[in-house]
Amino acid sequence: MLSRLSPLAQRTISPRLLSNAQRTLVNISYPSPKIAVLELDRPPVNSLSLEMSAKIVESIKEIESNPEVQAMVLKSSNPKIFSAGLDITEMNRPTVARLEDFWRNIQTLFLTLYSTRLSTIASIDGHSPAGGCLLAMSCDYRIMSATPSYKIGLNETKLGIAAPYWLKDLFVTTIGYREAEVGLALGKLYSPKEALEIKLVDELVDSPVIDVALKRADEWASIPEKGRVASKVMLRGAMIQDLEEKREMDVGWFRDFIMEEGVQKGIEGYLKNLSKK
Ligand SMILES: CCCCCC/C=C\CC(=O)SCCNC(=O)CCNC(=O)[C@H](O)C(C)(C)COP(=O)(O)OP(=O)(O)OC[C@H]1O[C@@H](n2cnc3c(N)ncnc32)[C@H](O)[C@@H]1OP(=O)(O)O
Repeated sequence: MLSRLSPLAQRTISPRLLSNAQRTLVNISYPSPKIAVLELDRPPVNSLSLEMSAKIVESIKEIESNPEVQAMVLKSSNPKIFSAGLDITEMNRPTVARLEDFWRNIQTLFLTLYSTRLSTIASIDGHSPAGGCLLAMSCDYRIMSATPSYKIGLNETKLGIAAPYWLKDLFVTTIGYREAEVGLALGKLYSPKEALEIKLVDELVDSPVIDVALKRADEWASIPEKGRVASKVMLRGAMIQDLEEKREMDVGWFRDFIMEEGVQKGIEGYLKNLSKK
């Protein structure tokens, strides 16, 4: 019944999304004065809608505003999904205005997380495809559960879309040119073991990932802030400045790509298959 309605109407009245409207979408806690935990909490799969990405940005800024806090752990409230990436319904027959706004929020999310003065530790206890992998790669350190069925990577081509140039750059920076070239073309999703081999993640753990993530956060938080942030700026500054300068060009590219009829059909088919499973 719901599937007969336009995507916009579905977003407006879906009971699940209605209950999401009442949620905070993210939860912040402080296990110690120097450490914050930002928990993604948008059932069923922590997908990144416009509102979700705006909320994450607002939360990072809130955490940053306390000068005592040095490290932030990014985790999920879902026991088997870190984040399913962008909310695909945002790209399914959208209005141009909403789509452009959505993309500006995704850019801001990347820029905020990638450039924060905080040390950021991704606690990846579950699947982390596409935009989920973007969130993880934007952090300073990635710890993933060793559970073999979990997958992480950039699978955009499988949806008939391409990663934007800055996400491609981030992927190349993280895992190297050749691996990124193959991974992007095939839309490859890696097992945790494969992800560790190519350094997409830094560490695998069997125990609850959050326990190790909090230990690593302690270590990162003990490094004096000035030097740590200066080295982060040296390494990340160029990529941040580049996107800052090209934001509107990138919005135009995204809009034109997504609004193409062939791409819309591909997204529609992908969504139908997801729901059929
Ligand atoms: C110009 C192009 C620019 C491109 C921008 C590039 C950057 C990023 C691109 C993206 O992030 S696109 C999103 C890519 N993500 C995926 O392909 C993941 C799809 N999801 C899954 O594979 C699975 O859902 C899962 C994460 C492995 C979890 O599996 P599980 O069996 O636990 O849950 P499901 O039954 O599959 O899903 C539950 C429910 O959620 C809906 N859903 C899943 N993922 C998304 C999503 N990304 N966006 C919106 N909705 C999603 C799914 O359809 C189910 O809905 P219902 O059937 O219950 O209504």
